[in-house]
Amino acid sequence: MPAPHNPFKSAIANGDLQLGCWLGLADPYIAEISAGAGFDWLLIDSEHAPNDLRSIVAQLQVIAARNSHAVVRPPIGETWIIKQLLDAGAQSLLIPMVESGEQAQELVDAITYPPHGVRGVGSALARASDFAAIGDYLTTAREQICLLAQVENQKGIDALDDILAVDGVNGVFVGPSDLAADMGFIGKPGQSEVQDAVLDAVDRIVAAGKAAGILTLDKELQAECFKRGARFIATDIDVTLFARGIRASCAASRAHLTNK
Ligand SMILES: O=C(O)C(=O)C[C@H](O)[C@@H](O)CO
Repeated sequence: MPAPHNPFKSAIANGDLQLGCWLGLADPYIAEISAGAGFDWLLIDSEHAPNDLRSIVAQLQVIAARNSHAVVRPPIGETWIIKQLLDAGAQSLLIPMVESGEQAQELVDAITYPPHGVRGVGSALARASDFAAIGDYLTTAREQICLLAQVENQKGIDALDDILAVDGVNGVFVGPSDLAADMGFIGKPGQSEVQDAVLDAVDRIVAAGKAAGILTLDKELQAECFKRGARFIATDIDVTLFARGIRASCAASRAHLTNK
């Protein structure tokens, strides 16, 4: 029996839109609710959210039971973290701060078993192999792993062609927030210079035949990126949805009861 099919990897390779939501509340309840909301993919963030391996596993488990696909972002693209996430059952990884072709190749090596890569062999213990129930996991897993590189500073933009040239990088995600900061516009991802850089990167990623992705709440930027061929587009953040919603609801209730 082979490793589970990765529908997200297939979809972005086919140029099908994959609509995503960022999960930063780091809770399986939120992951379960979000997985039933209709998103094609959910980003479990352990770079900017208080996720650890156990909380990531709990979210992987609930998402697996729904018709959505989990993409996991580690805090950094180090081999040992990637090994743990893959064994935990993550099949799609979004690696932050990729700045060179060499770094991208190291990431490909980290998701690949020897002799062509350096991923440690632990499938006998791993959720990824259904705890060794998937007999052909070791020889079929690599094909179902989706590696997404994040380009989100000037170094990454300058090295984008080298990153795109690395076989095994399935897609490149452009990070507007960090790119804005590195361009000198911290907190202003909507700055025209940043938007131009983002859209130019999307054009280059698409032209290279790789999947382009982004997270933005800006509806116009979402539409422009989709128009230019971006296909894994995260349009919502659970933290933002909840925080804005609960604050607005509280204010409305207080106004309603006190006529203010
Ligand atoms: O740089 C970006 O934009 C991203 O990588 C997404 C952010 O990390 C996310 O936390 C939203 O601001």
